[in-house]
Amino acid sequence: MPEARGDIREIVGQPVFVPLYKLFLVYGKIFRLSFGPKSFVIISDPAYAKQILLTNADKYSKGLLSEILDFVMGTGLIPADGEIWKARRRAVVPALHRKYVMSMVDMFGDCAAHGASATLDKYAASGASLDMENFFSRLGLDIIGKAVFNYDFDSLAHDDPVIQAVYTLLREAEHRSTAPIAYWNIPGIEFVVPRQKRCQEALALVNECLDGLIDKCKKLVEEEDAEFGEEFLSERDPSILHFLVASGDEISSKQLRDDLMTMLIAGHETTAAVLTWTLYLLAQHPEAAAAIRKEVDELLEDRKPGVEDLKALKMTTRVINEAMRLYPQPPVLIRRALQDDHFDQFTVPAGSDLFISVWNLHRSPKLWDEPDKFKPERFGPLDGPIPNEVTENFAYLPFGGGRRKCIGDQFALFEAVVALAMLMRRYEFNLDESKGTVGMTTGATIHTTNGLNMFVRRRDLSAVPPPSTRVAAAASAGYAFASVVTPAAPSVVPPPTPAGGGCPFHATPGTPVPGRP
Ligand code: HEM
Repeated sequence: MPEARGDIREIVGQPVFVPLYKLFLVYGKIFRLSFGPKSFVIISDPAYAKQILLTNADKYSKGLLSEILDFVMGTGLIPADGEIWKARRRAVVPALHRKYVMSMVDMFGDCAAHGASATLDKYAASGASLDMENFFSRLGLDIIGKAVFNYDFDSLAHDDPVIQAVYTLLREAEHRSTAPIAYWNIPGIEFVVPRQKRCQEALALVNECLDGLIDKCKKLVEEEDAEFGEEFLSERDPSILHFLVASGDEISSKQLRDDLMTMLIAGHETTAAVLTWTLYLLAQHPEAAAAIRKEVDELLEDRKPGVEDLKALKMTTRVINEAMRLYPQPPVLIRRALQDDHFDQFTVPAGSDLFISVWNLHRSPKLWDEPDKFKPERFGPLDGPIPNEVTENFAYLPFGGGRRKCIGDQFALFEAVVALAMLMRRYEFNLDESKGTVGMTTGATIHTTNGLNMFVRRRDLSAVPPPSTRVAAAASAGYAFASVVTPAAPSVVPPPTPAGGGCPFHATPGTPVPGRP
């Protein structure tokens, strides 16, 4: 197998997937990269990725990832392997069934509307630029908090110790995922290194909050059992936690906590990063931004997208699909070989750590025409299927593939489509170049280096042409609309969600939203 001699200085200080891309162009679709005693096999080929994720999936574990995430996710779905993973996957997947996700679409719209009134309108009025990466991170946290345990962080309007603790844990998980040594295994480190101490305190706070929510939910389910017998889909608490508690599985509170923490982390920063990079791309491609606005103006005007609108928001969806190609979250998938495996003439021995570089697959000049260019039309007619690992034969892995594929893919795509459609309808976004380049850094997802600072302006909707003339304009916009649907419901601006937030077990008065978390 080709051996790439890595100079650690080339990797330190830049997002790891960037040097891996340069090495891929030199060494090809499979190569070994060694740093001192550490060695990784880098995979950048769709057939090999399919073999690891699908056909030979039982020969691989999460390896390094489980070790890194153990402190925060325990035996949650992402780090779990073997029988525990099988049992939890069987239990958790039904909680994200399409029907259930559909019932959340309204909540996505409420959260986006609340973000608009709590934050964007204020920045639009003041004329100051806003870090949209921070905004999307908070929007993602509010949405996932409600979906997973019916808890209103309301991080868009205020801050509290639990929100800060969640961010401390996220940053620690990301730091560990890029650290050259497993410093967290050094005995007693949490007593001497201040960051480790803060991490332990944050973990204790979030765990206590989650335990409180689990207890509250269990009590509610008992009451409902008394009231409704076998019925476990609750109008009082439509969360994933309620589904898991009420579905009657014998499950320990520790396992439930690991599941919740996994979904909180997996479903938060990923979607936030997708929206961040989508908006970044749209700022540089005004023609695509205009095409989304035409679609939204025609279909929704000022109402929240409903379930029935999702299929029709084709251009909005396609732009997000293309943004996920250019900025995959996470950019690298990690596996460990449990047995020897063979890739053409090369053998990967048991015990090897593998990185499937999704970044390389998504930007491979062998797989994509002008791979670095933003071209939403590359996936074919808007009426065609939504691209995924199957339609693109593992050259496109926005949500992974095979049996460890993301369980929140539909949830996340609907969330991103609803949020983007609503924001593009109401606002124009322009980069604040005085804040420097956006830049990329990596943790579990791709972050900006300096924030996505943007000027936010309310759109002048009086200038939007009436529907009849818009259809003709859309046809000449460069992006073809497959169909233009007339709004079925009257235009209604949703009322902002009342401010809530603060863990009920650690309630503190709200404080204004600060800068980057
Ligand atoms: C745009 C947003 C999202 C992206 C890009 C994304 C991406 C991914 C990817 C690539 C994987 C596969 C990881 C691997 O093979 O190693 C994954 C797994 C997973 N995702 Fe997501 N995800 C997103 C949103 C969500 C949401 C909203 C949830 C939960 C509500 C979620 C829960 C999970 C879980 C539990 C797994 C592990 C599944 C398993 O191993 O069985 N994700 N995600």
